[in-house]
Amino acid sequence: MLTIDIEHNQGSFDLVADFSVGQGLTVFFGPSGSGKTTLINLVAGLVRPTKGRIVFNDQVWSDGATGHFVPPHRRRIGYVFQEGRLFPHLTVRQNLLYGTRFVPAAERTESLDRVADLLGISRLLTRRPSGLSGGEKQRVALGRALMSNPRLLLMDEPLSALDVELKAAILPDIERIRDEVGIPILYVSHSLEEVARLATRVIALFRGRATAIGAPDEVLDILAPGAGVQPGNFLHATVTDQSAEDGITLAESAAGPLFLRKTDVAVGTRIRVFVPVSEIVVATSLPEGISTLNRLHGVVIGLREEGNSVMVSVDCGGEQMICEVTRRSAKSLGLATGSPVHLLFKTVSLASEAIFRQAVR
Ligand SMILES: Nc1ncnc2c1ncn2[C@@H]1O[C@H](COP(=O)(O)OP(=O)(O)OP(=O)(O)O)[C@@H](O)[C@H]1O
Repeated sequence: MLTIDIEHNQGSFDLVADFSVGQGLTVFFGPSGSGKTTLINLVAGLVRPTKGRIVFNDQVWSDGATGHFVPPHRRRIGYVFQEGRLFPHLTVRQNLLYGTRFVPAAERTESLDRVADLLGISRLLTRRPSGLSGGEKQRVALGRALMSNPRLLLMDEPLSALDVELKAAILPDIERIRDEVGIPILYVSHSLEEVARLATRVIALFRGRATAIGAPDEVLDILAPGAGVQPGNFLHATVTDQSAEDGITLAESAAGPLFLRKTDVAVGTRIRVFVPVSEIVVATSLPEGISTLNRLHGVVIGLREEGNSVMVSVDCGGEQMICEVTRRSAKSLGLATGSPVHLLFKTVSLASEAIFRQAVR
């Protein structure tokens, strides 16, 4: 458990944070300049907080009142930056082994073979960083962090320098680290897709304040208006079938069946799917002859005007969905609390790479 209760001042920027996080992957999410990297650096010990305490598993890392401060290399933290920052003159094997330098021999439980295997980099061990792709470099950086037997892993926008394909290839590695290595991960991102796919919990930062902490669905609901975040709904479901012929993954949610683009998620896996508000069509009767596969049935439980739009809350078998329609549509459909409605959204409008997959134990 990591407990942070600090105030930190740097120039004209003040950061105030007071929260605790445990196992799983915690995303620090917020706009540029909100203090995400500062917070990570405070945890890493690269920056000393002006006031307050940082405590990890009963070990005080930093205490402004007493001046007690554990230096970064004694915190046993793995740190992965935006660009790998590998040593160019060392091979991949040597870069990985470099991670072990502050770990006492008796405490080295991580083996090079296991880490290389986990990240699929065994065939790269004799290569030097200059001959690696961006994604491979990031995998080696992840491996080096793991080789330090970290008690906590910090990742500062580790995927932001990668293109879409490389990103998609490395996301499963991060999932495996989250689920198999079992150490808490603090992860900085402003990508909603990464939050949707990876986050166990989210801490929202805004102008140096941690404004919300919780599961992504709770936090992003609070954040959506005005935070530059695409508002949307998280639907929880279980994968029930894979149709190779139709190129579709089927899942069952409390709101009804979901049709997703074909993914590699195993049948039986619990998933969380992000459905952007802008992708949902509200209908009072089911239209005939249209291609839209996802058709949830629900009842309007609330309407809220927002500019020229009306945000419609719909209860679909216990899953609450928010949809956005124009004031004109809300009027012409006669939407009111209690109205039965159908919510339609296309399979192709759901980003399959942003689906959170719960670890199967
Ligand atoms: N060493 C420093 N001295 C003074 N101000 C700083 C220093 N480092 C960062 N800042 C300021 O602190 C604020 C928070 O910066 P930080 O890098 O933590 O934000 P961030 O949320 O990580 O942003 P981004 O997403 O752009 O990386 C910014 O206003 C930044 O200009």
